[in-house]
Order: sequence, then C-alpha cells, then structure tokens
Amino acid sequence: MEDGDIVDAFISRRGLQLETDATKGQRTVARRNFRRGEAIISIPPLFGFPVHPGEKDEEGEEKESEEDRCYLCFSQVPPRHPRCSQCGISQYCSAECLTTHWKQRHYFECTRIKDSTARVDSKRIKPSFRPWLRMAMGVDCATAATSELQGRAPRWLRVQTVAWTRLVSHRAQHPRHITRQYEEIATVLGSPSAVDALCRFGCNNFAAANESGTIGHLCCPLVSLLLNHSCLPNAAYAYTASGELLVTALTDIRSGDEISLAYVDGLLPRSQRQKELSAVYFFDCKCIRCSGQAPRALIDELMDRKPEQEKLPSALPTDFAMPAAVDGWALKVVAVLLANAGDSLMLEAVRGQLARDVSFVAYSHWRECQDECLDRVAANESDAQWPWAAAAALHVLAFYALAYPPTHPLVGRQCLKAAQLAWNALQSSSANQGVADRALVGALASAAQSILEPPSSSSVGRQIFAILDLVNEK
Ligand SMILES: C[S@@+](CC[C@H](N)C(=O)[O-])C[C@H]1O[C@@H](n2cnc3c(N)ncnc32)[C@H](O)[C@@H]1O
Repeated sequence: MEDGDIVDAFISRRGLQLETDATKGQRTVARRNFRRGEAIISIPPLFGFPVHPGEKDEEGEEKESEEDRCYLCFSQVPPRHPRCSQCGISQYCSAECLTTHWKQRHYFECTRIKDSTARVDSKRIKPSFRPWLRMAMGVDCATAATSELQGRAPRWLRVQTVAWTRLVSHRAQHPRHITRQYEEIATVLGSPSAVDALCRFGCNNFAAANESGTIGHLCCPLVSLLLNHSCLPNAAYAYTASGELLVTALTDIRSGDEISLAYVDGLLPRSQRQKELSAVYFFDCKCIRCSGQAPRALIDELMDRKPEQEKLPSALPTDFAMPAAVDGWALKVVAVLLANAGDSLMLEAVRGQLARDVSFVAYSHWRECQDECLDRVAANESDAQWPWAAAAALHVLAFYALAYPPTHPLVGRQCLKAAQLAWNALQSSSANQGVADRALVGALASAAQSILEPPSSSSVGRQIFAILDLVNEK
C-alpha cells in the first residue's frame, strides 16, 4: 500500500475523508453522522512526554521538569514508583502504566531514547527549549523504528509517520529568535533537518492539560493533519489515561460537515484569537465564525467591545459577599447547564436571552479573580478566600457554558474546579452566605463526571469521586 493510501484507508474506516480546501489547505469531512459525545478517532501519539505545570524559567516560560510525572498518563508519581529497568529513564505512577506504555511503544523506544539521551548534552539548550529537544529526539526515534520494523511496525505508528511527513511547517513565517534556538538544537543533535521538524512540531503541538495547566506535550500528526481550527468547533481532543489522543464530537455532526477543533480559547475576543493564531500557528482564521456565517456572531460583537465601554466589577473586592458577587445571570446559566447538560437547545435559548445582558469583557476579569484567589489560597493567607474563589469559578463556568457546547472538556474541567472551590467555601469558617450548598457541589461534580467521563483510577476521576463521597456523606 502506498504511503498516502495508508492514511486514507485508516480514516475512511472511521467514516472520515480528507478533501482539498480553497482557504485552509486540506480539511476533513464526516462521511457518516456522528452523535454528540461519540469518539471520532483515538490514536497513540508519535511521541509524547510529561512536563511539570507551573514551573517557569528565568524568562517566565514554562520549563521542563519530569521528575514527578508518569511517562504514560502524565499524572503525579507516588514517592516509591516503578521505573523501566532497561533504560532507567521512563518512570510510572503504577505497574499498569508501565505495562501499557511498554506494550504500546516503549519496546521500540527504550534503547533508542537511552542512547540519544546519553549522546546529547541537553544543558547546551535554553531550559524553555529543552522540551523541543526531547520532542525532536522522540520523533526521530519513532520514525527510525517505523522504517526498521517495516511491516512489523504497528499500523498506528505507520499512519502517524506518514502523516508527519505531510504536515505544514510554516518555516518561513517563524520569528528569527525561535528558528535560532531550533538551529542550536539541530547542532546539538547533529541533524540539520531538525529545524524543519521543530517548525512543523511547533505549529502542530497538542498540550495535555489538567485543571492546573499543561502536564505534557504530544506530537500527534494524524490529528494535526486532519483537523483544522474553528472558533466554533464541533470536536475536542483529550489525552486519555491509556496514552491515546482521543477526539470526540462536541455536537451532532452530519455527513458532509467539516470536523474542527479549537486551537485557541473561543472566549477571547476575535482580535485576540486572530493575534494568537497568527503568532503561534501562522494563519488568518477563515472559520465560519470569523467569516460571519455562524450564529455566535452576537457573542463576538459583545466580546469585542472595548473595556472602557463596559462597567467592570472593581478589582478583587475587599468586602466580599457571596450572593451579591455571584450575579443572577451567572447562577442562571450554571443552573441551566447543570439541569440540561444533555440539552444544548435549552442552553442555546439561554445564550440568546442573556447574551445581550452579559458583559463578555468581564470574562477576563473573572479569570483573573479566580487565579488571584487561588494564589492567595496557595499562599495560605486565610480560608476567607474560598468563597471568593468559588464565586469567580462559577462566573468563569457561566462564560464557558455560553461560549462552548456543554460537552466541551473546558466546561467539564471548570465544573470540577468550581465543585472543589465551592466545597471548600462550604467548609471554611468564613461566611459562605448560602450560595454554595451541598446540592450545588454535588451537581457540579456529577456534571464534571458526565462531561469528562474519566476512568475512576485517573487523577481527575479520583478527585470527582472524592467530592461525590464527601457530598453524599451523612
Ligand atoms: C494542523 S494543520 C491542519 C491541516 C492543514 N489544513 C493541512 O492542509 O495540512 C493547521 C494549518 O491548517 C490551516 N488552517 C487550519 N485552520 C484554519 C482556519 N480556521 N483558517 C485558515 N487556515 C486554517 C493553516 O495553514 C494552519 O497552519
């Protein structure tokens, strides 16, 4: 079978087809109907590795630190944890993850990764670029293994390797300071072609994230090749506990529809979305929302209002009363979301009704409030921050519910965050003023469970069940 055919055959069996698109290069259309929540594609990445969220280098960029993350599921490893006895590098949170990783890919990566790690002096690369050094080494390993194993290489690996050669790199558009770092990496690796590979990786990278931020990077060329960006996406990706990139339908998708993901936060105003898409992915968005063909145009119009035209709530209030702080509209949206998570028509009606009353400029304000409250909680200033943090989280959730389909993972993760903060507010000695009650916490945690459907052994699954147990305790 020819290289191109292997990709076409792989996707056509899943009801998908690649087509040429006048404005976006290629696009993928559904060749059958997909129900909301249905898995569209699931495939192991060509390479992936964990990073520690939140750690920043001297220039404020996230830096690599793998000491405490599992090489398969990227969750935190316990103090005594298994490690691959052959390379001594890959570590795991459990014996199951070690076995799954070995069976999926580590059997062909193990010696190669060990050799490249010993050969290359990573200290010569700036800390914030070390993840890309690892990515270049990992992708090299996987492609070398594919050609060595030939017909014995698993089909997913052959498909990913072929898709990798077909990705756009936008090399000419990359800023000089970035390509200079890539050239350093290429020198360290002794492989001039690494510059092009890193450009290709840079604009096709997937981040694995949990509620605290990025926990890993994934190179998944098939999904990159297939899915264009839309500011009104009908699909979303998630990295599963078994180490696969899973794409699911966020809405019902009809045969003939293009399938798309959001590369950037759809709640940013259009100007900011465009800025981010052009800085990181090097294109001007031509999605249905940006070309004014989508019903979400009203929200766009409101999001693009200038901040001075809006009356923003003052910065973090010093005298904070929950009922006044969680505006009626936010609670109403959250209530509709919780009662009707399966009914997007209902949510659509609420969107229509409320969109004109809601200041979308306030979204970034509430995001900042939430982060500020969490920082203060982490600094242990006082447990009086919990009700504030819960109120901010409910506002952020309401914005997500207005801008995304109710099955979007961002909505699920925010439900979990709001549930945790509301529970802490309920337990804190400060006045909670009755906004966060057990029923709300339980409904938020149940919504997180039904949207994210995490395995009970995963860290998100354990967090959700812990809350549900607490709420249901007599
Ligand atoms: C990850 S690739 C997707 C596959 C790509 N269409 C192809 O033909 O290889 C991302 C690239 O597709 C194009 N693209 C994706 N979404 C787009 C959009 N909404 N508007 C315009 N171009 C888009 C851009 O060139 C972008 O750099």
